[in-house]
Amino acid sequence: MRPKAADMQCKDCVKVAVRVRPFNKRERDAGSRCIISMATNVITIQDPRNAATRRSFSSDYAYWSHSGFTRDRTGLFLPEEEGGRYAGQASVFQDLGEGILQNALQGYNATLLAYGQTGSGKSYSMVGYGPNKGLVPTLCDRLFQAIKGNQDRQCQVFFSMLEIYNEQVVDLLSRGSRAQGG
Ligand SMILES: Nc1ncnc2c1ncn2[C@@H]1O[C@H](COP(=O)(O)OP(=O)(O)OP(=O)(O)O)[C@@H](O)[C@H]1O
Repeated sequence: MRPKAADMQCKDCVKVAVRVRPFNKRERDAGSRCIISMATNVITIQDPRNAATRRSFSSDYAYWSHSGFTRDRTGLFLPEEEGGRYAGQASVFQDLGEGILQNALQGYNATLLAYGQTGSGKSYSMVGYGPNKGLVPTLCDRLFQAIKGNQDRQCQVFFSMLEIYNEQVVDLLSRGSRAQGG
């Protein structure tokens, strides 16, 4: 049965999300100051040399993962306090992954695109590290669980994962095609 557009999870079907990661060691050692602030989905960048210069923009989702977190014994990042503003992998999945999953189960194609400079947190959000599983493995787990739980239906899954680095396209699922760096 062909899926109908009206059955899709969202009307405009393109969602843009911004995530602010914690400082890395180099940034902490340099005594860096965070120049980003967020109020719901409005993100403001403040020029640290000029208090009067700030730029604001909005996106569909804005995730504050810069501070307000703790790690449990397994290494899982959690909000420091219940209801805290820190956005962990689960809340990102809830907003961005869940709709893709439901659409995929109805036969719709979906694309997840991460954009940002080196070290900005693309791999963390897409794939994750250790117990902090990112969007792709969580989506795959849930997709294959759902397929397993519905044996009446025959499903075919097509999946590709590409990286564009220095204007070169790398197939991340092909052994030996890994680009240098990135
Ligand atoms: N939301 C986050 N919470 C905690 N740590 C994070 C988060 N996002 C990124 N990090 C940490 O920041 C570092 C850089 O992140 P990551 O490797 O995802 O960057 P990247 O954009 O994929 O970099 P590259 O383009 O060089 O591959 C990693 O050590 C990662 O664990």
